Amino acid sequence: MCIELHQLTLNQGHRTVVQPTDLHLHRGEKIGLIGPNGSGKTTLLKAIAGLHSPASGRISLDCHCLSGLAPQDLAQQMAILLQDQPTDLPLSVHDTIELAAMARPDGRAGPSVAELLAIAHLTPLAHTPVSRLSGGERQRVFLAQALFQAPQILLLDEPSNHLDVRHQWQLLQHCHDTIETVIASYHDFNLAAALCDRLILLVDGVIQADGPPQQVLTPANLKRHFGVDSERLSNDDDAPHIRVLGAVA
Ligand SMILES: Nc1ncnc2c1ncn2[C@@H]1O[C@H](COP(=O)(O)OP(=O)(O)OP(=O)(O)O)[C@@H](O)[C@H]1O
Repeated sequence: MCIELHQLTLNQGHRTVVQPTDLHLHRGEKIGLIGPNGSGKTTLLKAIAGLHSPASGRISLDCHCLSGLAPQDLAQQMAILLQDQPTDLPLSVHDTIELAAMARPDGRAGPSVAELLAIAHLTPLAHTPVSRLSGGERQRVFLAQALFQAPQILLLDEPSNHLDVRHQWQLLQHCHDTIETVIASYHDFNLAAALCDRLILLVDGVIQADGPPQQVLTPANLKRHFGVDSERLSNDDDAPHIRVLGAVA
């Protein structure tokens, strides 16, 4: 499986927010999308999920043009966790997770609702309406729902939102360990470096860097594109640890 972007251009209203982009995303990769606010990460993730139509260019999945795939066929391959989840769902935690059964291909092995409730530490809340949960608890429900879909490709838009530090590391590590291909946007450089083998730095809709974390998370890139001074606390080739010293004066 391979996702290919061919001269993909994405608009929001009349404004182009992702400039013509070519990109190959391969089976098995754990990809982190990083970039300042408004750089186009959400728009790009939604386009890959078939939720945002290209202004021009195209996206293909295993050589099939995404726009030609039926929504249910797409849902059988990928799940997406969006930033804005409904807060007023009249469903219980258990039933919200189970909703994803509709998108899970018949016969595909995957975790049970009970297993996911345990993994996300939601078992005591199984029968609580989602509308009565805290922001972090709700985020765990929708992560569990995406995992229940048992997708080959998992798209996550700022999945660490609202999660306490334990759940950021434990649940996101679980996603990266159990799903074949993960493409996720992150604002936390160290989480992205630890979880991903490839980082794509998007700035004003243009890819400015693409490679292993140690190549992308350089003090020069962080200064130029995020406006912060930083230093590396370790030179671990797999997962550089970044200390942000402050905003550039
Ligand atoms: N519904 C919309 N209508 C008009 N413009 C929009 C809409 N959604 C997003 N935009 C604009 O598109 C640009 C890209 O937004 P996008 O949400 O993709 O960025 P992002 O990198 O995910 O940002 P963040 O890190 O803040 O979540 C921004 O300038 C934003 O203001």
